[in-house]
Amino acid sequence: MNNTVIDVHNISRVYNPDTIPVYAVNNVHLHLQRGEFTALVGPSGSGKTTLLNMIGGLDKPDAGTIIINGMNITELSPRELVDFRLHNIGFVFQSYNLIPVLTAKENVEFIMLLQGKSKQERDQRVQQLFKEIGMEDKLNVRPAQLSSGQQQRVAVARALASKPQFILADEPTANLDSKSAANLLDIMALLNADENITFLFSTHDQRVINRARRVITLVDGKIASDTAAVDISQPHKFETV
Ligand SMILES: Nc1ncnc2c1ncn2[C@@H]1O[C@H](COP(=O)(O)OP(=O)(O)OP(=O)(O)O)[C@@H](O)[C@H]1O
Repeated sequence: MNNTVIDVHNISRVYNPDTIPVYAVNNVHLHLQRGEFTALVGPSGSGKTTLLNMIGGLDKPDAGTIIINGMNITELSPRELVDFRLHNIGFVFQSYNLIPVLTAKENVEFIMLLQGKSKQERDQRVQQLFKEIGMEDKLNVRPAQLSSGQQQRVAVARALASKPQFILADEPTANLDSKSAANLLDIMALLNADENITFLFSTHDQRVINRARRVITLVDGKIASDTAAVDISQPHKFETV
């Protein structure tokens, strides 16, 4: 069985090509296998967000191809991409991006509604996810009544609601205190182990980097190093902190 989930072939993204070109991502080649728990690191401006956005189908490369689970997403129309993202990719952003007028449960349920899932399926998945993020008592609370760490946990549950192939997380702990950041990493690792979800997350936080099984370093839009500590194809298991 082919376990490659993300297959990136020589992609580049150049901003301002006609004035002062910025090679945000420069000829990057990358494979991620199912079950990986991988950190994308590098100095500010090294191209982490640009790369994540292209892998997530939010932006298109100027050159190269991105194959997700056997599908060449660089050939999809904008409409096909929306549908592909909905069924295959979960996103977690630095700023949570929860919908303020919806409850925590409704925020998580929303994407399943778009997917046309039945009420029974939605309820089951919501119960399971809120148990996994340790927030079964916060189902009907709005984001404003939750701490930053709790909001980000809901954002992770929302990203997982549709049972995506993988989760892309852009600086998921950037706005969290160290206890909440550690807690979020515990939850992401638990979900990685329990559901074999592949995680690729960008970070500047050394404590988060220490928890990754593989660390890919970008410098000036190129991969400067790619180190795997252990067998990256196995679900992540480590002591909680
Ligand atoms: N929309 C844009 N237009 C022009 N240049 C851009 C645009 N977005 C990003 N860039 C440039 O592309 C390069 C890579 O930016 P990117 O945001 O991907 O880096 P990053 O590693 O995620 O940075 P940070 O860690 O600060 O979030 C930078 O030089 C940035 O200034």
